[in-house]
Amino acid sequence: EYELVPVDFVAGEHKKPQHLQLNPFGKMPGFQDGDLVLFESRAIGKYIIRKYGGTAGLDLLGENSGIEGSAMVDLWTEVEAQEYYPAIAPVVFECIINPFIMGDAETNQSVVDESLVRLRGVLGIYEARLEKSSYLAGDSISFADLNHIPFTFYFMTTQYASVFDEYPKVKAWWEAIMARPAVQRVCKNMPTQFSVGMRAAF
Ligand SMILES: N[C@@H](CCC(=O)N[C@@H](CS)C(=O)NCC(=O)O)C(=O)O
Repeated sequence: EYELVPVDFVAGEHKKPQHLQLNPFGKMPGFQDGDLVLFESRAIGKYIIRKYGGTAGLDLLGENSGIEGSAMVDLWTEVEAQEYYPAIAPVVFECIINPFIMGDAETNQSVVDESLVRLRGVLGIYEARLEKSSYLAGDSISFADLNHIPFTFYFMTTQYASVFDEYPKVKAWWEAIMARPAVQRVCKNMPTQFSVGMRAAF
């Protein structure tokens, strides 16, 4: 059980003292569990798996596969943070987040084009990896795969979604992730229709 607390991004609530107590960098997200306060989404995710993930029957951090198994999860978790996210996020920011937050912000097409070149490079490496295993860290889903969900989900709502069609193994991997009932439950809470009118209600 958890409670999602909305933070009004458009009004800059993420820079105000109440949110800074959760995340001193004034960014989203912030997280609280009893007296424990965390920020950085991947650290939050790991904590939730370690504390509450034991009943799901999954080995998301690869800890049942020895040090080598955990190392593969760590490796692909780093790849997501250091290579994948910086390539895909600018497209999502330019096409969805900035226009939503700033109302009439124009898409900076050169940022999008440069990011798509970078993303294609990353996806080529993923394609080679996913020819060898069903998921990034091995043959079962892991924390590394799950970290790809938020930005890939939103990227797939942009006009550039077809980039993934160029990488059949990556496309199949993404579809397998999205087919999971737990992923569908989470994504149901992720709006895909953004409009200026919605900003007031967000
Ligand atoms: N590495 C951080 C990134 C946090 C981050 O950049 N959050 C963005 C939203 S996706 C944000 O709050 N940006 C507002 C700002 O930088 O002022 C994490 O994964 O939690």
